[in-house]
Amino acid sequence: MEKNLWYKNLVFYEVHTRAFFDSNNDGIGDLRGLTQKLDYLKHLGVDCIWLLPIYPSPLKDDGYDISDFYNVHPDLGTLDDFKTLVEETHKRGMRIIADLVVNHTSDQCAWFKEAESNPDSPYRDYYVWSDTDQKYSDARIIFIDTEQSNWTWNEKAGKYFWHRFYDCQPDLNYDNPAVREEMKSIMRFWLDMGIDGFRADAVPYLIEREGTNCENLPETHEYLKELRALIDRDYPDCILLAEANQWPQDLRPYFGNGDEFHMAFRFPLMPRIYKSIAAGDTTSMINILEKTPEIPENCQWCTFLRNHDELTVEMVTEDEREFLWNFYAPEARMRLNLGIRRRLAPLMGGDPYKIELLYALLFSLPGAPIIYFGDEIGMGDNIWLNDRDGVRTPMQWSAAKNAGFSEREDGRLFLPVIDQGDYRYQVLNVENQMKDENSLFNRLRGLIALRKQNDIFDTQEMEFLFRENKGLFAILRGSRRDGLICVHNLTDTPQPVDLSGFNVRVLTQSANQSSSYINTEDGTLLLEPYAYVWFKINS
Ligand SMILES: OC[C@H]1O[C@H](O[C@H]2O[C@H](CO)[C@@H](O)[C@H](O)[C@H]2O)[C@H](O)[C@@H](O)[C@@H]1O
Ligand SMILES: [Ca+2]
Repeated sequence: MEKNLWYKNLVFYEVHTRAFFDSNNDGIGDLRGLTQKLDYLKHLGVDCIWLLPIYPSPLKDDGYDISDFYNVHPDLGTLDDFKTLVEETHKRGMRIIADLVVNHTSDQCAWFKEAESNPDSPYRDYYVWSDTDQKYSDARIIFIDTEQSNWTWNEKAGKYFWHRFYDCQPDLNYDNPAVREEMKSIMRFWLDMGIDGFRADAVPYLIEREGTNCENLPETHEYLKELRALIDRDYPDCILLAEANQWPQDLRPYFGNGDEFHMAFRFPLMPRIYKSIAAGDTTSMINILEKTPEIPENCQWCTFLRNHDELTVEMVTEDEREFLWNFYAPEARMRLNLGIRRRLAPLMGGDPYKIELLYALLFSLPGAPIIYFGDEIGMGDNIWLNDRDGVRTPMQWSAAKNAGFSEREDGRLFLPVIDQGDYRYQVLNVENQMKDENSLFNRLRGLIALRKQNDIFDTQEMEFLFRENKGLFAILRGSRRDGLICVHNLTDTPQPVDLSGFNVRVLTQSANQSSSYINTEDGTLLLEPYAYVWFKINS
């Protein structure tokens, strides 16, 4: 593989530094703590770490409200700690990317403070102001549970300012050349410290135009291409990963002609994986995969099951949303905005076979998979915490005090550990799972290793098999001569799989597949409920 296409078959890991490991026992995870745990990530098979925002922030949106783009939040450490983290990550042969919050700042950012109080300041035009709150009325509200409008009145300025997220997150004005340059300086600042790229936050919303929904505008793509040009020119081994929660036809343009983003999260697929396993019917998942246009050769999808936000059900039909809500969020508290604030394991009813099945399915698909911290051990959630905090509780390292996350004596952590129920840290923790060869952690680790041994996963090639059986998700990766067949049963009943046309051997299978015996009479495999088998075709 060409040097600068390293991202095509990586395993990513999303880390919330604040929640990962506390090195100085103040109850808050930090950069030094994360550095101490790099060997753990290496052992799991992680290739690239994505850091949630680590910048100074009043934390009204857990760091996505940045008050200083050129520093590290004092809770998390210093710029030197950051440099050490990058160096230590690289020493272990891993990569690291950071969050780039392009769309907005905090209202506590010095730029906004100056902008609101001084009409003559160059920072005034860093933001989007109006005398009325009626402009751009076709733009939807994203945080519908808290925001009534995308405009908020600012007393000091005597004007409304524009914000697509919380009213403490004023949008930057990308019609201003100074803002366009500022974001490039921010990129250079962090890239010069050796990081391998950015996950770019909320990219569809950069520019507003009357009469549009202010998403995915041509002017926005034009600017994003400028950011890519900067990378290609000065940091050619680095990547940009797009967070654009959009329908396939609107998501595809973020790759441009291979000249915009290197990668994009595969948002349209994710909720449909959950729908498929709930309904025991893979139709919606297969349909969306088929509907998604091809992507350029130098680009790659980033596939995922969960992340730090609510499980978004924005980009599904109303019927699909109702189905997902009824199935996965029966209690009102589980819903947030247009989403579900729960982690993977509770969504799967704590069933380790279903969790492993979904990972196998994810790993079988084209794209580089990403694991959300804690999901590799099946951590639980706490829906009673504020906003999305319930899926961001401290990492459960061991049965020791504070889940081994922090030695803070009085137990006052940035968020409480999960210490009740099936997911309590006393039972569910890294230490226990590392000792058990059949744990979710070790099963996942095995799958990751296997994926890395097979170059076929670098490609986009995929053919659906056995489509007449809607309970199966079966794909051929590579050629019928020497490729792989990955078969997953998303139903609660055994499913026959007719392999008579193929000469195959088992590569791996789920722990609940009692045998992978193929009947020699008719070439049929009986796939157990929620089981999977991956085969290698004998060439
Ligand atoms: O910085 C503001 C937010 O940006 C990302 O938001 C995305 O998540 C939203 C759901 O929480 C989703 O509805 C939206 O389409 C996305 O842009 C970021 O991941 C959030 O944590 C952050 O609040
Ligand atoms: Ca700390």
